[in-house]
Amino acid sequence: SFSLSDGMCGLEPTDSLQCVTSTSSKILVKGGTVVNADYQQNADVYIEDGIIKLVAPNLKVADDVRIIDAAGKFVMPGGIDPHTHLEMPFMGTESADSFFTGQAAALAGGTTMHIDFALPIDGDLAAGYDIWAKKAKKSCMDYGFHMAVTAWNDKVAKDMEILVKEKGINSFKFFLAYKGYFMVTDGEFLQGLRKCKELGALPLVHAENGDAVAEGQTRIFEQGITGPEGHPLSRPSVLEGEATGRAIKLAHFVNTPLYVVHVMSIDALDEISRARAQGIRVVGEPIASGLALNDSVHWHSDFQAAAKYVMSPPIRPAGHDKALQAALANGVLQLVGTDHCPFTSEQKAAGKHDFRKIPNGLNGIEERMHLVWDLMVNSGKISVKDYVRITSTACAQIYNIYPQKGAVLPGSDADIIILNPNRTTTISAKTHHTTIDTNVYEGWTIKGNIEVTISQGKVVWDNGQLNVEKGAGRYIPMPPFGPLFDGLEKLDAARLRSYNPVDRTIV
Ligand SMILES: C[C@@H](CNC(N)=O)C(=O)O
Ligand SMILES: [Zn+2]
Ligand SMILES: [Zn+2]
Ligand SMILES: [Zn+2]
Repeated sequence: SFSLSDGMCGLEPTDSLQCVTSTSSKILVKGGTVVNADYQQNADVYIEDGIIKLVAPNLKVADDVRIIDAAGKFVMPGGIDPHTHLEMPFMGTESADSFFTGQAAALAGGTTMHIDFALPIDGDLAAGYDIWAKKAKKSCMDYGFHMAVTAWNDKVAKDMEILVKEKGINSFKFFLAYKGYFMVTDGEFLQGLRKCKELGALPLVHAENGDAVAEGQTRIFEQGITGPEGHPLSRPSVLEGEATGRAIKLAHFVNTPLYVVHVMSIDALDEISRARAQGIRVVGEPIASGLALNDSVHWHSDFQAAAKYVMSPPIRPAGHDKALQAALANGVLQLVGTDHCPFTSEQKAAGKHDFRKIPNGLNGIEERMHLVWDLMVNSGKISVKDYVRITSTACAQIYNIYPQKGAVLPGSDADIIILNPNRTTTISAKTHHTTIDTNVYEGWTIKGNIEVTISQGKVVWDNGQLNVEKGAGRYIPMPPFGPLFDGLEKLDAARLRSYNPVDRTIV
């Protein structure tokens, strides 16, 4: 307990300094600018047993506390990545990062929690959950699961109920693309939406028209375009816009909120913007690659150099990236993911003579926090508080784990990053921790460097040194939403609430 009357540090209770008695090795992050989504202050952060205990100026601590000097730096909630695929079996192979390697890379890049997509095994959700739980045993970082729904029957409905009520899952992803793999029909999607509403779970959608994509792929390939450039040509943004609009309308018909994953285009963004203007509850998640890159990369003469960018929906022509950044700045889009689903050059070579066989997916889990800082804060588009909101707090609120996650507040998990705005970061496959030989952000230099990452109250990244422990990662159950989906309501309320520095509560 913390009291000013303990006399341990010889300070009178009236002193402006706060005194903390400490009996074991703890951490004090000193002298930084602490930034939450709705409040910024110069303060110290005291951490004990993995939990943030105090956020206040001028804390004095006993001498067995580790002090980290954060003067001139930003002290923020660790990033939360809402969209990853570790160890994911896909297109005849498996994404190259394990739960351990992908999470180590994330910690090195300032992300301290991710939500991975558990996939059903032959349509069996319960079996899929068990497989993912096993994969995650090697975790070194906290994580949650979404569950994908790739078919519909009574067992799927039953399993969804069990996963929500007993396994800490509160979101389900429906693919309107990947015909013959994951794609569900509109009828199945409707059933899923209705079940999500009944359970208080958030439906997520991969919005591309899968029938049209299949037709486009055949047509482009048969015209003799077999290289990576065939990928974006075969699934233009109009197909993403069509499916996004359709998904929003079906969710509105069921009257349930909808979360659109990897929003990659103006076409999709316009559908989301129009729906939100009508008061329909839609969340839009752009990802690092859609914000940072344009589709010229697919025309690179070297197959490997082009194939590393192949993901779905495709990276779009220049202009879409800027529109996505603007929408993120003005609140039409709410948070940033990565869709981290990396494949090595060898794996990508499966599509050497047929772009339809290039495993879809690219890296991002390690780069997101630096890229968003560069694209959105350094450019002046958003404030540091907004940066915290879109990289961490909004995700925690949408998935109903705020303020355990997504805040530097007394009582929150001690997942914290220290960013030095005056140091640069250069991204390269030569230095990254992701286990693939390429990096889609190769050579990108950013003004700003996340020097320290604290996860579960331990320093796991310290100026270039990773110090992670396999098995230390925890599964974070995500509770279902009340009938009003209060998780989404909190998102807006948080922008209005003020932080009371005196008794350190959010009023
Ligand atoms: C299959 C998975 C990752 N791959 C991708 N987005 O290209 C997804 O569609 O989100
Ligand atoms: Zn004292
Ligand atoms: Zn997807
Ligand atoms: Zn994905």
